[in-house]
Amino acid sequence: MNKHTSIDENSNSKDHLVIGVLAIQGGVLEHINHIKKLGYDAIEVKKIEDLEKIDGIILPGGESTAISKILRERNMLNPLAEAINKGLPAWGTCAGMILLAKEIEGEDACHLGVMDIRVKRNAYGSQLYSFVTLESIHEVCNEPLELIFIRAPYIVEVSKETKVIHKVGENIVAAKEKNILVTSFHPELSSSLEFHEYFIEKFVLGR
Ligand SMILES: NC(=O)CC[C@H](N)C(=O)O
Repeated sequence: MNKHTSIDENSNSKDHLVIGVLAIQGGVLEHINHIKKLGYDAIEVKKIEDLEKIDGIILPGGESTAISKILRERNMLNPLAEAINKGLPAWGTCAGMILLAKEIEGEDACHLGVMDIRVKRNAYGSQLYSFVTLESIHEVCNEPLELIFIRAPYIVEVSKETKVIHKVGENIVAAKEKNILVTSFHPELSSSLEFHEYFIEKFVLGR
């Protein structure tokens, strides 16, 4: 990635980092606002060329099948998978986690297929089963965090490469593998910026 050559020297965003948020559907603005509140630059990623401008990408929640369909129509599915395979830091929240997974329970095909996990979609049932819970995730911060689940998936199987970051009950709801972070829940919908800071510090700056 050589986007640093085009960055304005006078830009006052921290470390000249640009975080892309896949802007096809779902919670795009909420992620952008969280990143900006931390003092970093955030842009919407809508086409292949946008991938050249970013240091990391967030795949937001929404409807994974719809997002995947549009990615394919825009010929972005393979270039995005390739960029992530080559090391672009990526964080998938909810539908974003489904897009990144190599296996989806009960379905034949995956979407980007870049993270060695098996996920179960709508694992908690219908919309009625959306819920919020307060949990401590020591890897991320010392204070308890509000975890917001909306028609959420969870991870049913991980590989040796995957590190489980958090479980709610028996279910894996946050994990990482190389340059990829996934969460079943929506940190962009809570007022805390901790998860966004964690992604930037550990995955984007720390790579
Ligand atoms: N909040 C969400 O992102 C829901 C994900 C959605 N249920 C899906 O299967 O894609």
